Amino acid sequence: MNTIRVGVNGYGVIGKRVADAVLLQSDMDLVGVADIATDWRIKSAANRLPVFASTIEAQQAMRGADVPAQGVLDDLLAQCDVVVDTTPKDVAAGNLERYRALGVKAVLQGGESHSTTGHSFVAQANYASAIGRDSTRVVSCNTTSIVRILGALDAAGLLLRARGVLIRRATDPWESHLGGIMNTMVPEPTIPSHQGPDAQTVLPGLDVVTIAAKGAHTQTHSHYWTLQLTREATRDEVLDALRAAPRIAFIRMSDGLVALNSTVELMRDLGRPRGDMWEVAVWEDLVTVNGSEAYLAYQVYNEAIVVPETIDAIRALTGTVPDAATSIRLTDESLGMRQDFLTPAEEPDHDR
Ligand SMILES: NC(=O)c1ccc[n+]([C@@H]2O[C@H](COP(=O)([O-])OP(=O)(O)OC[C@H]3O[C@@H](n4cnc5c(N)ncnc54)[C@H](O)[C@@H]3O)[C@@H](O)[C@H]2O)c1
Repeated sequence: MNTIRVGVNGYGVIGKRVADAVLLQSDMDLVGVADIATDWRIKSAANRLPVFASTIEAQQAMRGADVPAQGVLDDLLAQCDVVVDTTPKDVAAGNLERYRALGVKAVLQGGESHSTTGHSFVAQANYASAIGRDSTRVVSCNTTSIVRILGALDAAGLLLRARGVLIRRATDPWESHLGGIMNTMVPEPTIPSHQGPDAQTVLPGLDVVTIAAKGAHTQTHSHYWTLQLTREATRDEVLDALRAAPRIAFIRMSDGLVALNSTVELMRDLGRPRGDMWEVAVWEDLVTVNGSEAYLAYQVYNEAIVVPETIDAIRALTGTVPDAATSIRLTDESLGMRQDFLTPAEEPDHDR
């Protein structure tokens, strides 16, 4: 298998996690990371990774701040097969033509619109259609979770339509001194909120409506769904459909995992890097089926969930791994992803 040379442009919440995940892949090399920041965020990276300045202005600023930049973005791109652009919303869209001109494949993130790349990615749903493309967009954290969960039920032939309420975190923890709401809830100004239609960019057949609001906390997102099934089903059938899909883990209230912060603390106790949870955590004991209606709730660790999808998107664009299942397995094993956090971890079966 060829080694894929990867660069990361934008070393923020998502970029730093993607860079660390790339380092764990035996079929990828991390060439370096680029940013315009000159403070602790990039200084801490420069101690362990090759750092590049994303702009000429940033190069000068890095010199002034004693950040040992190895060059500018074009110097990084010249050494890359794929760039993962994890800059803030709309910046990546402006970079795409530059990547194309240099023949570097690009993975963008959910802040960009679907039309920017014309392809939106969730590995379990549409890995194959990304193979050989010059770019794709890994959908946002909320949308990724929706596609994983509804896609699992759809694949099992169980889902007719889905209506969901999404409670979003106010801001990311690292920047909560700068903004974020307090002591209120803020509904998104339209119904449907954008996440349902966004999920349809990956799974066009989904009958899904989402309503979203921002909550006054920084502890991940949570979603609450009412699902119309295609037929009367048992609770076990719904659980089996979720178990059959990748990147979904069960948590239980009966284990004391009764709130968003409990799961966040569990991830820290498990020694996860940055306390990350890459899986969607479904409350198993809340899954309820009544005839042909099902109800469930799950937690989305917004800072981490798109990281495994991004790793798979890199493989899909380069075509080095032709099938989704193999790429998902490689990624999930490298990160140590789980279907249940409280049972002993299974040893990877390398013959599979
Ligand atoms: N934060 C999340 O929970 C989350 C989840 C899923 C997807 N996303 C998406 O991922 C993308 C990145 O979001 P984030 O939360 O990591 O942002 P962030 O603000 O944490 O990080 C962005 C980084 O890009 C750098 N940057 C700004 N302008 C730049 C430029 N012109 N060139 C190079 N670097 C530049 C910033 O200094 C910062 O380090 C967005 O599309 C966002 O919608 C974010």
